[in-house]
Amino acid sequence: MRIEARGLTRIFGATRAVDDASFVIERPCMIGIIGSSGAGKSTLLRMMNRLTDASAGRLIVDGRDVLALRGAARRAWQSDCAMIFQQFNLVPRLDVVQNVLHGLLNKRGTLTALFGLWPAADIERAVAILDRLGIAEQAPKRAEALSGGQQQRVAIARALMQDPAIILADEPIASLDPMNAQVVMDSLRAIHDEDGRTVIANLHTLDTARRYCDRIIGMRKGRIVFDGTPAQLTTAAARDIYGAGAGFSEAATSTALEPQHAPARDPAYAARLLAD
Ligand SMILES: Nc1ncnc2c1ncn2[C@@H]1O[C@H](COP(=O)(O)OP(=O)(O)OP(=O)(O)O)[C@@H](O)[C@H]1O
Repeated sequence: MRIEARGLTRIFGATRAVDDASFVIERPCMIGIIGSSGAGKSTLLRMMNRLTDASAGRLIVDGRDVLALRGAARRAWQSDCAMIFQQFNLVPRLDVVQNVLHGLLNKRGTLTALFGLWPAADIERAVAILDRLGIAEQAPKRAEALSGGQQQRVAIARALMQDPAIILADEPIASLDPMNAQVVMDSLRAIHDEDGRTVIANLHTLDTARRYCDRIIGMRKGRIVFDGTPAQLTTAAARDIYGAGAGFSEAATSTALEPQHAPARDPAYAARLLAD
């Protein structure tokens, strides 16, 4: 899948939340989007997923502009481009399996969900995905009874249920303690490594992006001001992204996660992914 953003722009009143963002993703990879609060990271992901309309620009995926899709075609794109959120967005009183099955709402319809009439094969798949994420034993529990890290894994399972080519993660670990944050980032990395899905994650901390991502996009005031490999992200480039002074230190944006999946730290792998 080739993804090309051309001049993506979103204006809210006097604010250019995203301003003329362009990039190309030639092949599956894991991308971290970094930048200060208000830089436009969420708006960029929400435009890609069609949760927010663009004011200008195009998003060309395999030759068609997905920003122009309407109705069923738009919903199909949203299935192919699953989104996970900082606050998990689960239905708290429903059990974990039902929440995961909700990933199929677009395909099976609301009546199926309302009456819990899911085909056995769907339920088996949901449990298998939970098992892969290490939380199958939580399947019968209400979502609200789970820890934050477990809830985020349920949200990832719901996304995987859609069998998406792309997973967009909007601050997936911002509400989690370091241990749970690591489990969630490891899961996202494994989904890229093992399934070949593209993962694009907005990340608050620079070191997480460095450790887990093949490519980093830096945003400042709506504009993309950096796009390269972790190795290319020098302290000067990071300072520019965060608009920080000479006293800027990477430790200030650190969460000190130790990933289980290491390929993101192989600079040759990252460079190959970016080569045309
Ligand atoms: N629905 C909206 N209405 C008005 N302004 C908005 C809206 N959504 C975002 N903005 C503005 O657009 C700018 C970019 O916001 P956005 O949430 O995309 O940034 P962000 O980098 O994701 O920040 P954070 O890390 O705090 O989530 C901000 O100035 C924000 O106030």
